[in-house]
Amino acid sequence: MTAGSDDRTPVTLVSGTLGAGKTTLVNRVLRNEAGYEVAVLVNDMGEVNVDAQLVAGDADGDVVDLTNGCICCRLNDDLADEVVRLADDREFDCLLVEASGISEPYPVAKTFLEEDRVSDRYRLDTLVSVLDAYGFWKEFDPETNRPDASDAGGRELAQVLVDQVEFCDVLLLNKCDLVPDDALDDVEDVVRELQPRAELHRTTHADVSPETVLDTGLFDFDAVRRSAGWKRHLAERHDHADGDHDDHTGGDHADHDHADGESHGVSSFCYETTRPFHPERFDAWIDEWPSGVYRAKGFFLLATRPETVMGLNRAGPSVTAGPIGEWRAEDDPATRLVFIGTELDEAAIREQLDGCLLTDEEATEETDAAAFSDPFPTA
Ligand SMILES: Nc1nc2c(ncn2[C@@H]2O[C@H](COP(=O)(O)OP(=O)(O)OP(=O)(O)O)[C@@H](O)[C@H]2O)c(=O)[nH]1
Repeated sequence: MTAGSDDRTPVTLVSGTLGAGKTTLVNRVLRNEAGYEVAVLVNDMGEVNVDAQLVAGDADGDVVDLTNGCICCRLNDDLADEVVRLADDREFDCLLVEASGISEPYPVAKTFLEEDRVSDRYRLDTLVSVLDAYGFWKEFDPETNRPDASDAGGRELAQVLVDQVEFCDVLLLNKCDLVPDDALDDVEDVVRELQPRAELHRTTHADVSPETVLDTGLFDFDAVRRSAGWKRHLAERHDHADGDHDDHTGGDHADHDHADGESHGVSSFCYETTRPFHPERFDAWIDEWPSGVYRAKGFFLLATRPETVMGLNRAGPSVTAGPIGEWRAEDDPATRLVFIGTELDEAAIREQLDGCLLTDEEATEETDAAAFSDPFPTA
């Protein structure tokens, strides 16, 4: 391993805004481990961790998921338990942790640095931040040199984004295919102001080699300690040390202890059903799209394609919906869609989606799937 005689397992922490391309990066690394045996821990804030299901190596038991919360807040203790259990149970060369899109990197890193039972086994090696260059380009407000954020949830998310950029060793400027070159130069200039030290790569579908993010030896705790973000984080911890919120991290991070299903002003819910969607009604609903939903992802059943796993993936302004595989005999076919946003009207969205399902009449056995026209793409 890179760090001299240190035989602890190197850890790569992948952060990045919602939909920036973290799962894409994790899948890329798992598909080409370049001789490394990699274990993956995936955190998602929805009650169903569709990210874990979307990560390639799941079938081999490579992937551990931490669900329904954000590892920087309510799942911090679980993170420590899980990584210790992993190290006791399995042999692997590197641990890759995919944080949820709303996780602050500092508290997650702190678990690896300061919890003895964790730091005995692991060494924080590389902090990777995946930045959605397209979203950044669209949202950035050059007047304030901060991402545009007019509401409270937006401000919190904007701070998380700045933290993710400031606190990294490797920065992937991802989704470059969606941004013109001159605008990319502007984005890179701004990012460089926030983050002069990190290795920066312009990527499309996170196309870097595993060596770029695994066992690099790039993490530099002294540089981190000097950073404004780390100091602010410590100051916040101090402010809340005798806090009125009794969160399980012992006062740390108390302002981010959340009401059920809400983190950093962002809420989520999962829509689940075994009744298939009517293709035209669901397609029209995707075109309309409810306000307040920033991120949506998961699988759905379509009346016309009972054998097919249909995927929905929406990140900011871009959406894809189409076939991603076939249901296997051991699967439990169902629609599982996670919605994430700052002002979600969950009841209204559930009602709209219910209205897109086949009615009892449409679902009768006599109904022939071929009777529906299907505007979704094939393969
Ligand atoms: N055009 C384009 N799309 C991309 C690129 N990278 C990822 N995507 C797509 O963006 C969507 C979100 O990618 P993910 O890898 O799931 O993003 P994520 O950061 O894991 O998302 P969360 O875990 O929900 O925060 C998917 O539909 C990807 O296929 C890219 O470079 N260009």
